[in-house]
Amino acid sequence: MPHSHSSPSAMLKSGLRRSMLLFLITISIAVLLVSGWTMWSSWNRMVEHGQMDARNLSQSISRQAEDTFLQVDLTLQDLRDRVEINGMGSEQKDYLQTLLQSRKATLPQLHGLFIYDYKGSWIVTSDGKIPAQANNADREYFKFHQRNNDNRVHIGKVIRSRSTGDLIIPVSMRLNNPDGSFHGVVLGTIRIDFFRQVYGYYNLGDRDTLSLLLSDGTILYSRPFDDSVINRNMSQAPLFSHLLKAASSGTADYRSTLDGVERILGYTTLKRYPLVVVAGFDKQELLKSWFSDLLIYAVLSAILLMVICLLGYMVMRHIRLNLQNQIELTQVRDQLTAMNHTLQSLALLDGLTGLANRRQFDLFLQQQWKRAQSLKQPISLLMIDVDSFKLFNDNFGHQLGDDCLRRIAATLSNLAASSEALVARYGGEEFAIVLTGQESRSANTLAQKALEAVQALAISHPTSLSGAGVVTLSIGITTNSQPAAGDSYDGLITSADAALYQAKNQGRNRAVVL
Ligand SMILES: Nc1nc2c(ncn2[C@@H]2O[C@H](COP(=O)(O)OP(=O)(O)OP(=O)(O)O)[C@@H](O)[C@H]2O)c(=O)[nH]1
Repeated sequence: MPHSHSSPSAMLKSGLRRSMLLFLITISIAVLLVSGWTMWSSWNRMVEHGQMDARNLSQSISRQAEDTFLQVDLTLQDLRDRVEINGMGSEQKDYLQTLLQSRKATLPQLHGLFIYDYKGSWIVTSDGKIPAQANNADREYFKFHQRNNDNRVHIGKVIRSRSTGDLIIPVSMRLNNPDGSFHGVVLGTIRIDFFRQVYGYYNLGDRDTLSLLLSDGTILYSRPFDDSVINRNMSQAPLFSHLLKAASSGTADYRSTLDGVERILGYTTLKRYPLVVVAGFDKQELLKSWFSDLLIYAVLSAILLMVICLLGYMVMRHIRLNLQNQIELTQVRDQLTAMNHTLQSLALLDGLTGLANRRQFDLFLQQQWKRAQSLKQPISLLMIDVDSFKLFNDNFGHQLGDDCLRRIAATLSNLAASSEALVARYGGEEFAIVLTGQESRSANTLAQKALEAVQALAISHPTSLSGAGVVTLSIGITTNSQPAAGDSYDGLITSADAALYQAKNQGRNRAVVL
């Protein structure tokens, strides 16, 4: 129905739909925000844990590195003290060799122990072999001790052993003559393979790193990279360019210059030695494990969102159907009411004249009779009959007969309009007027007016037995000035009929009161 778009129900419907939609959008945004916030904070927690783990790991391997170098340091100190007391002449060589051999055997990190004289010549080695013409005066550590009268241990960059070809870290100490002049060097070499092995024990991801560096940024060993990164200088990396200048240990988060992988780093500087250890966790791997942890949560959130939307859709559908039903019911009700009105009027009105029909007349008379009884008021009835109407029909035909009845009906209706009266078509060419609350005089007056008004219509009727030449009425009047309780109104009708009969008999076109 076109008017339903602007009806209150339709407005209510669109209002409800809008509220429901707003509710759904709000809930969806809330679920997304809560999920987003939860995921974001869980990622931050994951990164924090990663940083803590990296730092703890770097501290743990720094202690291990410290122990590794301290053991070699103490061994070298002991050897230095013995050489400085007993010298390294040919009579000492056997003793020193045995000593070096047994010391090496106790320390798994050691590749070898060596003693060189002030010219760099090999004096004693832990494995007893001395290559012909061997001279280590060209080594960086030898030159260092030659130049620096310092009794502390020196840790050099990674070199390849001249005795075995292995990659080694040289740890060395200067030997002095009693006068303090340079006497030679005692050297302990640590196998890179030792760190490879130790760092291999840690259960780490493929791209997680563990690195040992000199504090000038030189890589000594770094897993999982191959040996080509050894001795590479990292002094330009943020760790050495500023982080280590600010604190001896900490965490950082940056992209490696070695392989471009972003890592969470934990770093620690060793207390006794110029060394730095770094543990790095692959951030992408962390992201993956965070994501797999959160996957179930994300799936559940998505399901929750879908369920909310589905429920919302169902509720909206329900509301729509409900309102649709209501609208349809209202329409049906309106139609029924309209039909009832039509039926009612059809049931109570006369189709030809539009006056009250016989049924309404009966109902009205019954009702007014009771009212008059209880209020002790007068009630009058006028029975009206068109004179010689059969002849009128015979002369002019039924259609004009109908017109005539309609005009008489309209005239009677106009006359009664001012008084509390009901004008009805009693049947055929007979009319009736019920008049309540008025004396019989009023009924007579009304009857006289009706006689005059219909005659004044001047509807030609030359054959009428009234002799008026026009259509006239005969009226029977009766009035019951105070109907007694228990009386029936049938008496009123009988009496009015009798009066009408008399009016006809007395020559028509008149009113008779009984
Ligand atoms: N045109 C028309 N005629 C009607 C209608 N209802 C009744 N009549 C006619 O009214 C006439 C009534 O005739 P009668 O009852 O013999 O009485 P009358 O001819 O009026 O004679 P009196 O009553 O004695 O004056 C009949 O011929 C009916 O056919 C109607 O609705 N239309």
